[in-house]
Amino acid sequence: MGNKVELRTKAEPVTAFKTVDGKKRKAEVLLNVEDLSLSFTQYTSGLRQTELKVISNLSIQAYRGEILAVVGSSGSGKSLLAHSILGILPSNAKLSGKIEYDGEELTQERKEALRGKEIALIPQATTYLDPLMKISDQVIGCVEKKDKGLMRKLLREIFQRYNLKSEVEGMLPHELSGGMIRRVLVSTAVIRSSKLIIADEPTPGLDEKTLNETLSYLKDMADRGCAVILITHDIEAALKVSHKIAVFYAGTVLEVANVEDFKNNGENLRHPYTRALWNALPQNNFQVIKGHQPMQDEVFDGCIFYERCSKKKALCSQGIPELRQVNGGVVRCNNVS
Ligand SMILES: Nc1ncnc2c1ncn2[C@@H]1O[C@H](COP(=O)(O)OP(=O)(O)OP(=O)(O)O)[C@@H](O)[C@H]1O
Ligand code: NI
Repeated sequence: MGNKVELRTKAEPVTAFKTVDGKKRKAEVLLNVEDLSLSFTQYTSGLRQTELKVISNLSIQAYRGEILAVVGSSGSGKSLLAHSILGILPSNAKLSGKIEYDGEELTQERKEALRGKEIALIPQATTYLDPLMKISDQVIGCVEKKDKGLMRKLLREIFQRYNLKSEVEGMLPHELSGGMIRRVLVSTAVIRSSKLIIADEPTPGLDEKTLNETLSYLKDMADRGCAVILITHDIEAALKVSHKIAVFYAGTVLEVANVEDFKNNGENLRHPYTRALWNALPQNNFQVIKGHQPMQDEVFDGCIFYERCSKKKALCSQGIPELRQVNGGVVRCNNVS
């Protein structure tokens, strides 16, 4: 991007207060992503190298005991954020900025050590499991021989909780339905005491009952103290269970709003894009705004939402607005105070 603008959020508090059962409790940050940028090195004709920037100065926090929904149009960088946290980016990816987990920097080594254990992915594709390995072995993972018996007992208890019959333990993935596989993946996170759960589009194409069931598992994990990141296109689903909603646009965050801000006509929402998403929902008469998010190679010096914004001022074409804290949320917009 052109102008070099200071984009960091002001020193974020490590803790915030939330009200649980009428009492104020501390919600601790488990994951802190600050000023994350990601680009891919691409080779064009004549071995010319170009950098394709896909995430720019992105900052979010995931709190223990909370669900943070990440919404935004296709290509806005949601999955790449997940892959950056999990350390599964391709080799031509260049990552900069800060990712802290549990108060310490999340280095590539730490990502690899925690992946599938403390940090769990619940992916969209049900092909995530090994097709040739028995479910029970996959869920339990590598454990010492002496601990096997105990783990099997634990597995049985957890499977029961998620309505998976004991026969499932001996089955192969292709014998399970999509819903069962999702429950197996949730069980895996539970048995391995995962603390950060990243669910990437866990609900598309699900009927109402299965959708609610999947959401309730995520809520269950948050109630147990996990920090859950729910990546989804389905804002209505996100609003059912999430505490906060981060709105992504063209590789950055435009707003992180509390779920309560989505009440009524969305008058408490801060960013014009978040309001536009809200107005596009069925209950708000599908009022869609024109245009599309800028492509990665469209360079513009101003606010990335400039083209589509109904509130833009001259100032908005000069420099990217800072991400600021406003009324309990954060927003990247010049017109909000
Ligand atoms: N390996 C790659 N090389 C180059 N560009 C990539 C690569 N992987 C992803 N991208 C681009 O980065 C952008 C963000 O991709 P990402 O998968 O994070 O989007 P998303 O928000 O998860 O979208 P969706 O909602 O469709 O899943 C997209 O434009 C995508 O084309
Ligand atoms: Ni995605």
